[in-house]
Amino acid sequence: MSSALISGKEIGQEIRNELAERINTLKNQDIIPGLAVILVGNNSASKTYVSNKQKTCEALGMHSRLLSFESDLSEDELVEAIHSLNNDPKIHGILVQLPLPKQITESKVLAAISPDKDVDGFHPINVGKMMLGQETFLPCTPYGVMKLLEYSGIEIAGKHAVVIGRSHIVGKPMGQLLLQKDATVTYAHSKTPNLKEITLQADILVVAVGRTKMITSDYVKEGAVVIDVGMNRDENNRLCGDVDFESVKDKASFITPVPGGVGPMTITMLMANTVQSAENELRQDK
Ligand SMILES: Nc1nc2c(c(=O)[nH]1)N[C@@H](CN(C=O)c1ccc(C(=O)N[C@@H](CCC(=O)O)C(=O)O)cc1)CN2
Repeated sequence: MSSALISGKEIGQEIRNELAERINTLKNQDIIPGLAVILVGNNSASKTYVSNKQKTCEALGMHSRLLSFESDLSEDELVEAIHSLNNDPKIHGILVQLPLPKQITESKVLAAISPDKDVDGFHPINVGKMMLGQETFLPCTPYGVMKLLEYSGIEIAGKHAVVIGRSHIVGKPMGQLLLQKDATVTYAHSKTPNLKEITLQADILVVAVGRTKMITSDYVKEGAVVIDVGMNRDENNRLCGDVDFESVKDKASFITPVPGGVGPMTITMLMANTVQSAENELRQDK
């Protein structure tokens, strides 16, 4: 079987076109959605992601602000910067680029962001709402995966979804979102024995382990949908995922590439959450 490619580049563009219309409607009511991105330190991948977020904001006609700090910034200074953004009427979304330097406790910083501006969906209140299936900002990567499945016409209800990975920002919310769409969900992770036995049962396999090309065709059931959230560098420093694309592509029914699959959706859904936040503010003002 040869698989259909799920392009995050194309689906992301389609969603951004829809967002452009919502942004225009907001502008007609004198609201420009504004995103503040906080970068601490010099991590080169983080710098690239932050710059791409700013470029995407600009392309959509949104307001973007970058707060860039040296890596020795204290936790208190960071929290103070967040408090000031919480009170800034031009800013509808606040994002702290992860990972943070070691002296800063991630959970403390994320909890300082106002839940109303938490466009990453990482605040404990928003995580709780997501778990309860209430309306809230969804974490951008799993939200993007759900959109890839939806726009590709892939049925979720009644399917067995296996999520490999249990991080707070991808694995855990990913399983929840699939469960809310009536999939039967199994979580697997680095301590799961007999991983292959489990992945071979998956109709939908989402891989977020951070290990280069770990999932080869012998882990995949014929006709499965394979979503690769991994972002690694191979021995030639080329970007690649957790899935061995060349071996899996002839077995899967649908597959995401790396690059060009899940990655571009992360930024698109961040824009969607920021636009949603601006619309929420408008609703509250009425
Ligand atoms: N506060 C957050 N920090 C981090 C998040 C997040 O969602 N919120 N996710 C990742 C990094 N990330 C966004 O921040 C991100 C990663 C990758 C991509 C992407 O578009 N990847 C491209 C390839 C890009 C390249 O060439 O390097 C692709 O897959 O096609 C976007 C966003 C950790 N931190």
